[in-house]
Amino acid sequence: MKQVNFSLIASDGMARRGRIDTPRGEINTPAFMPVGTAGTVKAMYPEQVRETGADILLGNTYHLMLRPGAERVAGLGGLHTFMDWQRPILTDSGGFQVMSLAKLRKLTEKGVTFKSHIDGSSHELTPERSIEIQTLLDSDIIMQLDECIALPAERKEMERAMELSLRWADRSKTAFNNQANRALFGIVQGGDDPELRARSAAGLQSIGFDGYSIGGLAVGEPQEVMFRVLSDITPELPWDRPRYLMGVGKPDDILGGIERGVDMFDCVHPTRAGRHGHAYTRFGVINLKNARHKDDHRPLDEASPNPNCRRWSRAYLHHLVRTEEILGAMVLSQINLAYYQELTAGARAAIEAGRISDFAAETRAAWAAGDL
Ligand SMILES: CO[C@@H]1O[C@H](CNc2nc3cc4c(=O)[nH]c(N)nc4cc3[nH]2)[C@H]2OC(C)(C)O[C@@H]12
Repeated sequence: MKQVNFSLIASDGMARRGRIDTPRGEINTPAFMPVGTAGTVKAMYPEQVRETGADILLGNTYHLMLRPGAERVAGLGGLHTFMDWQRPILTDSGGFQVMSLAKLRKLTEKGVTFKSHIDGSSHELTPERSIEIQTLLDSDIIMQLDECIALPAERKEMERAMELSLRWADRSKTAFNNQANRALFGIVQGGDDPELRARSAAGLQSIGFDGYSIGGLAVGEPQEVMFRVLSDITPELPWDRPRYLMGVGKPDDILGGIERGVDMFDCVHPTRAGRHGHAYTRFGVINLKNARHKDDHRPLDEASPNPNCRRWSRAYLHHLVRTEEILGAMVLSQINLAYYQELTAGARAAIEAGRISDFAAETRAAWAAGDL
């Protein structure tokens, strides 16, 4: 009996409010999933990540297979025990990071061999090995191995990578062996070509997956290209399975993705931007590195539900950023992750109330009016 199940609670246009029940707890969608690349959401205690409202976080197969190693994590009780996060974890299959981070890599029908960016050691990633690694990590939602190519690309290149990814989808599904306690997602490829995307979506559905990721985006294309691909593809995906847009994004990318039928998002942006002094608020993003803040005694946002937005002056946050104090990275990571959860929680409530378009308009108006 499958122990990971998606329920659609409400919809408003293409936008959906759902819930994924898993053995380690529920995931309310639309969901933003903080990225815990090497088994930690940088600068955050796991309980702080939970307090921001996150139901699920991401672990990164590529990083963890290199260091400390999948078998080692399994020997230590799996990733949840290792990092002491007892709620759901989603892991990527590793292919994307191999192509974007590894040195020297060779792609064949069998899989991809590459040299570690850490110590140059050689590794092979195949659909079968990727499923094995994610199972060793004891991940709750795992990904097929696929080939993600950057945009813009030639159509024949997009077709080749999409067809390889479909063959790897089939091998991933076989290797997954219908494990009941975790979910396996297929990944839609096809670049920015609607016909290739439709073929990928149809091919994945004929294999059958617990959820459908939309890959091959947030790879340098303009936002309108991403939105067009989303508008084309979500109607082709089953309504009773989650859709996960990989690697996205900034708040306006996420809001646009929700309006186009996406249920799950992940991105390094809120934590990475926090470490670089950028704070996300209801009024848009504020660069606290800027000297204009050095005498500003106002809090970041005195009406925010997040105490960290009310507690300190902008001058102090500016000081922490300028001096590269560790507390700066901690506070701004928490502020940004909490804002992303505020945004998705607001969207869930708006969809339930049938007012997602009003919510989107109000949210965009506040971003535009920002008196930052
Ligand atoms: C905009 O931030 C940079 O871009 C990456 C996020 N954009 C992204 N698009 C993705 C596509 C896929 C895919 O097609 N397949 C699989 N399996 N996983 C994927 C993961 C993805 N993530 C971040 O990743 C790094 C940290 C490399 O830079 C960030």
